[in-house]
Amino acid sequence: MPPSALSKLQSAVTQVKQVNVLKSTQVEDSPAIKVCVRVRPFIKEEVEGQRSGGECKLCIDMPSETQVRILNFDDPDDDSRAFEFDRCYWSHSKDHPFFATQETLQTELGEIMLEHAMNGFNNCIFAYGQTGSGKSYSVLGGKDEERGLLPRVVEGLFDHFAKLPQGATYKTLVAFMEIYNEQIRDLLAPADSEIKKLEVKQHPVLGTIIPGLTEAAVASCEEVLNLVDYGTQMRHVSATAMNATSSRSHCIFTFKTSLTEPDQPSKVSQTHLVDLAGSERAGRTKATGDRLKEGAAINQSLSTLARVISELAKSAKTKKKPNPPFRESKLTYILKESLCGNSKTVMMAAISPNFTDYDETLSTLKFSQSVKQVQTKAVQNAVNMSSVEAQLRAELNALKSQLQAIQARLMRGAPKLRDVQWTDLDLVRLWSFGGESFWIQSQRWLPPGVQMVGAYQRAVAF
Ligand SMILES: Nc1ncnc2c1ncn2[C@@H]1O[C@H](COP(=O)(O)OP(=O)(O)OP(=O)(O)O)[C@@H](O)[C@H]1O
Repeated sequence: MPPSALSKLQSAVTQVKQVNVLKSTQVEDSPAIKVCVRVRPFIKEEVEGQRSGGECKLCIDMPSETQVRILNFDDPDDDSRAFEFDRCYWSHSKDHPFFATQETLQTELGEIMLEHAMNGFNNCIFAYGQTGSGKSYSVLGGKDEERGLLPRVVEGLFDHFAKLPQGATYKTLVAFMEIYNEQIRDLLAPADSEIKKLEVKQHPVLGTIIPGLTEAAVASCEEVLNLVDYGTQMRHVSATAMNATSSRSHCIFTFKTSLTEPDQPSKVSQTHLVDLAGSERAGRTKATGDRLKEGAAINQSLSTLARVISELAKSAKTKKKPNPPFRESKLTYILKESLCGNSKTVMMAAISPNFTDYDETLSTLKFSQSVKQVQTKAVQNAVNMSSVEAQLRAELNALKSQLQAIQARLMRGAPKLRDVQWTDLDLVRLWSFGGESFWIQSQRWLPPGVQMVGAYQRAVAF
């Protein structure tokens, strides 16, 4: 088939697919990414001296709920290490006036994310910090009262659904993946299934997509939590000198909701909860072999994240169009929308309380400062189904006429096509793009002896 005709047909088919996508409405003012900091307690390994060379001394101070300082022991009045954030959580000791539990995080962050999701806004929360600083604890947590944001948000989601008025309908899809050594792994794939090579793609309308990633339709909190347990067991975790159960991958849990209440536009949203792998220095983790290779991949993607943030922060100041290197790592490519697009995003910076981690804490807090300057463009994804249906019908009719016009033009040029050398693949394309009636008509001008069925079999076998 002549390439120009083929590309027109392809673009017509693509357009038909695209009109099925629901467009966003109502743009919000560009909100900055919200940045929170959380300081964890001393852990057993620190107290017992197995981590950080056996020294244990508190070097963090939280003068208010929005300020954090790293103490300079040589000069207690030095204020140059003081930082201001949207919220600071003290989880180091219970006797502190700003002591924050897992429940506090749910009330202040989780509930707001749920409210956004119910109102059709995309959300993202990502936990950042050095290895062993408390990222997984904040996102996934432990049992009962130690449950982290993820299980609490999922519980809250189904609580919201249970309170919906009569006649309201909802759908939820969940996905769970990790990025390990720069490869995306589907954490919900059956354990014995063939490992699929997953790639991130940019769709002109859908934005970031990962074809082939499992998206499980779920109907209850219990179902989701079972999937999370399953996925967590599939994740790469190892012991390092800095953390007995160190996550060796970035892990992204996503839920998509679609909510329709009677006589109201439908609201669709996507929420990411991200537990990043720890930023680390090979020397301190005493990594060798596979651990060292993992560490290099983690550092490479985190340094790309830092460059993306620095570029976005710079452009927020200069108002120049940014050119961040999103494609240089899977992590930044997947989180592109959350970092500068349609999303309300929160960063949770996890820090260690110990003075032996001073350098890493300082670098986490400096990085967090730059994230604070980055703005996203959150948009309410509210859709009026009846007007969308009318719009889809009109667009479909327009595309049908375009297709007929292309077919007619091709028919007029048919005699010339007798001289074309048809490959099996051309014939299969002709079949799939032109449709059956077009194929039957085109038999008249194809060279004698061309057999569609044979061509199809050969192309597939090939
Ligand atoms: N707020 C907290 N309260 C009690 N324990 C905590 C808290 N935060 C972290 N911990 C404990 O500190 C240890 C390290 O935390 P965690 O595994 O969450 O670190 P991480 O930053 O995810 O590390 P990595 O990057 O290596 O995976 C764990 O034993 C965890 O239970």
